[in-house]
Amino acid sequence: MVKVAPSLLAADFKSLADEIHSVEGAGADMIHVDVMDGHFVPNITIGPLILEACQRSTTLPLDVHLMIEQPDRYIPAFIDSGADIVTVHAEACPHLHRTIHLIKENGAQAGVAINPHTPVDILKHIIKDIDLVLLMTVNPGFGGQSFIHSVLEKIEAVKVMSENTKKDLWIEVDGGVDERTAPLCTQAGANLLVAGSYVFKHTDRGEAIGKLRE
Ligand SMILES: O=C(CO)[C@@H](O)[C@H](O)COP(=O)(O)O
Ligand SMILES: [Co+2]
Repeated sequence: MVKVAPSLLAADFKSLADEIHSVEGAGADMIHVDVMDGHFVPNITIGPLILEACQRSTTLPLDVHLMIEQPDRYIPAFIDSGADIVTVHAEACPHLHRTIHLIKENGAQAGVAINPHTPVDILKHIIKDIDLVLLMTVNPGFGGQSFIHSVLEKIEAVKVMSENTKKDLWIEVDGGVDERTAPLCTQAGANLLVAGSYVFKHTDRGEAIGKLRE
């Protein structure tokens, strides 16, 4: 069953609670929260304070995507503020095994994200320890970018790795996901779709989420 996680980056932050209620009512399975630090990526977004306000606005799981350097410094704070899944970038973690176990020790599910150019081989010795692989289908930092089709073969490769080692793995795709690219991702093996612009800019958010899930 494919799940859909709308990315708050495309929401109207003036009315964040209303935006969260809107996608919750429209059938979202999780809320995807993009955390950016102005170092790992050029943009700056959300900290634990805003995450905590999101948690008070929904009963859906919060899927927190950390696009930050030295994430170990902030992982406990994000989990205290309501993160159910914490995903770190392999490119930002020299001690990835330690970081993953820090997430788990603090009581959240652990994910590893990789950029479009990063080979999936980097996951080989960590896949058994994690709950989720996030394949970036755009370069991280901004919403509203075009889907990078060359990532499809990486989704297929992670699906094979999952079948061989970790059958209940979330295979999440993030960036440029819409009604045209979602079927390509799910056919390749993705089971969790992040969509920001497509869901939040759609006139009927329920229809948008339904089309992605199809
Ligand atoms: O992590 C990111 C961007 O770095 C994503 O979560 C985007 O927020 C997805 O936005 P769309 O491409 O769907 O508009
Ligand atoms: Co994201």
